[in-house]
Amino acid sequence: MNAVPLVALVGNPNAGKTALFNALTGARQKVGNYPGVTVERHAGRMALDDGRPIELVDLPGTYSLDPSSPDEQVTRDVVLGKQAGERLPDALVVVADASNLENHLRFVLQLRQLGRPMIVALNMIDMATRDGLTIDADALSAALGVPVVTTVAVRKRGLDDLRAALAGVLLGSRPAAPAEIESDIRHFQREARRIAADAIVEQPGGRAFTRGVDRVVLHPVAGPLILATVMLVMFQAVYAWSEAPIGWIEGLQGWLAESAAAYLPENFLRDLLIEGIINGVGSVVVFLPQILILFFFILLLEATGYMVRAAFLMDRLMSGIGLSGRAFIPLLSSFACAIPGIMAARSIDDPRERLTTILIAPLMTCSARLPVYAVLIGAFIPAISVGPGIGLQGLVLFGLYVAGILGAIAAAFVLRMTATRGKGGGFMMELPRYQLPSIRDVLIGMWQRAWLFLRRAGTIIMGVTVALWLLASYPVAPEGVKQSEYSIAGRVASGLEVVLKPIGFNHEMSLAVIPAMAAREVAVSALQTVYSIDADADEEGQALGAQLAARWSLPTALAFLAWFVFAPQCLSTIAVARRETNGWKWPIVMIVYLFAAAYVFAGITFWTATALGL
Ligand SMILES: Nc1nc2c(ncn2[C@@H]2O[C@H](COP(=O)(O)OP(=O)(O)OP(=O)(O)O)[C@@H](O)[C@H]2O)c(=O)[nH]1
Ligand SMILES: [Mg+2]
Repeated sequence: MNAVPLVALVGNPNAGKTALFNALTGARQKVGNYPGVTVERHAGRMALDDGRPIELVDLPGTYSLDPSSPDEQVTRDVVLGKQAGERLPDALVVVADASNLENHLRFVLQLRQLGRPMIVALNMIDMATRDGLTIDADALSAALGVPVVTTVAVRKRGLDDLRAALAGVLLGSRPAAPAEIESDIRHFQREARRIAADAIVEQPGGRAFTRGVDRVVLHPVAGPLILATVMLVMFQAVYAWSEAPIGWIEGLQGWLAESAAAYLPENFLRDLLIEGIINGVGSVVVFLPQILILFFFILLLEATGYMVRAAFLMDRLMSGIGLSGRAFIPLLSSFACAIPGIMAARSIDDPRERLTTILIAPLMTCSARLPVYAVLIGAFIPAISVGPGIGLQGLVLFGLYVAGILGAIAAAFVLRMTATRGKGGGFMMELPRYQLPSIRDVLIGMWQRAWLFLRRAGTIIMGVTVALWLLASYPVAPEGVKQSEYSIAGRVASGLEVVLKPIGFNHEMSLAVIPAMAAREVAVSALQTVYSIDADADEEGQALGAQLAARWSLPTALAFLAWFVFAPQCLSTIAVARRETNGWKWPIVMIVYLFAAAYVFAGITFWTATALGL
């Protein structure tokens, strides 16, 4: 064999394929305790014990070779060698959850019919043991006619055996292809039950813990209360825990700006460095602690298995608007960023429901909005307590998230009545066992988010901010004229201001929303940059929040917040929506309805707040 052998990881959702992939290749693909984490193929390199390289592909989980959703289609095509530009895998590693053997065996049996070299990785054997389940792997191997290796992917256990077994099957032993091809799912069901019963040596009640917890967490009254409490705690923590680290970053930023001012000669570069980069980009980076706290919670929810329960609780509510709880997970991941959220919609089988989910995903409050919200809340909402442990700032932040969700519900409702009319699918999702989150995984997840955010700050946010600084600094205004109005950027903003003035936007806001199309956070750095450029000597170095509080009225600030709840201020999201819907039609629908909603709601907010005399 010349080419590097290709091995594919397949199996039911949430079996631990990606965990195994990461353990074998050293990759850091996303792992989570809910079905549908992986929605596209990922390839990596691993080596057998004799050093021979292998190309390993991780695939989306699927229950059978009859795909019902776009992500499952990928798996089927790769396994059957029908994927364009990809070889037929030389061997399959079928990952099965040992504590859910009967269900997972069905797919193993269907795959065995292909007559391809394969091994079964009986994963999560630790969980099976915890449940008091004992499985005879040799008996299972004999019954299936393929090698069976027990593994604990998250603890890297069983990998040596797996590599040895893989070396064996790659050398040529393959399962005897059955005489007749079965396609009746009930046949697999019966076979799976029989083989599982033979292989399981001991099986007590099992899953007692998970069932006990679920009795409370899924309770019709207690369940939603718990969910609301979890969310509230999360938003309180974003404020309560971030104060000190934000102070450190601000301290560092101030020190950098002062040092640059003290040591660099007064020229163009010094202004660019201080006003554009240190203050501009710094005004965004300051929010790193809050973003990390938010992700800490999201990662915990994903890893423990609570996420799917939340989806389950939301299902009834969502079916009212023609979506199932299935859509909840892509929507929840959109809290991080709409891009993975829109991609996660691949796990939804009903095409109309999937499209609806894609179209409303940008309404979920992504982490790029957090800096915008946080700076305005910090400037305009007093940090007072409104109840035991409940601060007003956290409550307002929670309210903005809720506003996005309500907007999404309304949009889904309208879409399901019109453009994507149709019946919603039912909620069919396995409830995974509760797991203790691995601290390492949570830390890696947070590190990845931090890195992603800082990279964004150092590239796109910095690039756009510097470009804006240039456009806002030139041509130099004559004495007595405001630089931010005289400059190129200022003149463009004046044009836009005509449209935005009725909803309470001022000149700086009009100036900030254009570059913020590249990335929402730029709205913050743009405002900071404009104020730095215009600053009098006594305002120089003032924090952005203080400047906003001094210059904007409360209705104006609220209108800006309302705008950011709805406005599709993100080119990458639009690009991904185009890719996922294969055309421009739906992204354009998305842009139009979101901008219209942003305009209308910012206007309503402004006029209501003004009428109330705020
Ligand atoms: N206790 C235990 N947990 C595991 C093991 N392998 C994976 N997990 C956990 O099981 C969950 C699912 O793991 P993933 O690797 O994301 O599963 P997957 O098969 O890739 O799932 P999809 O991508 O959704 O198809 C995660 O919470 C993992 O941490 C294991 O051997 N033991
Ligand atoms: Mg996966």
